[in-house]
Amino acid sequence: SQLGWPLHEGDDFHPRENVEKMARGEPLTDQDRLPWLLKLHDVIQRERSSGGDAIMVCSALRRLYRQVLLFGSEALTYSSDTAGLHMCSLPGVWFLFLYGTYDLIHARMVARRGHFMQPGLLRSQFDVLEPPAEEENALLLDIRRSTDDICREIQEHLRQLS
Ligand SMILES: Nc1ncnc2c1ncn2[C@@H]1O[C@H](COP(=O)(O)OP(=O)(O)OP(=O)(O)O)[C@@H](O)[C@H]1O
Ligand SMILES: O=C(O)[C@H](O)[C@@H](O)[C@H](O)[C@H](O)CO
Repeated sequence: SQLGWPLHEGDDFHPRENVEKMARGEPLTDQDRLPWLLKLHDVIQRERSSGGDAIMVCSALRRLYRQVLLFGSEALTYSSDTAGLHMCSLPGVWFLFLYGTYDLIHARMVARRGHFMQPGLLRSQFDVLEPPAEEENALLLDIRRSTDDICREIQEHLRQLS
């Protein structure tokens, strides 16, 4: 990646049924996403235990999805009680939340060629989006800025943390 870390593209881990569903213009459900999120959790765990830096890019729209990324299936057991509140961050793992308006993201998707994701699905994603809360270890990044700028801010942020 531009940041110099190994990059995992979340989309590469979708089962074929999910990709076909999105290509047909149908939003994924929580059930569709769960096996995919569990796979991403395995990748994150592998990277954590290897001790190096890495980046994973994916739509982690709901708080529960992000908890699954961090804690795997355990997040499902605890999500509804108070323990769920504490399962929102993990040392050494940061969320980078790229935020922008519906109109800007939609315009970029319409201009993008050769991607299975239909711009028509964006509305359903905004409908389920739960922006990360303070306690989730998230850095908020405005997508109106250039990618160079965004990368610089990420590096600066991580420097301050270490
Ligand atoms: N900072 C930016 N400034 C201007 N255009 C951008 C910027 N970042 C991405 N784009 C453009 O927006 C479009 C979508 O970007 P990209 O494919 O990287 O998004 P993505 O988050 O990976 O999307 P998806 O979640 O659908 O995989 C692309 O055409 C890309 O060139
Ligand atoms: O959870 C989801 O609905 C999917 O992961 C989508 O977000 C797409 O895969 C992605 O946006 C296209 O790149």
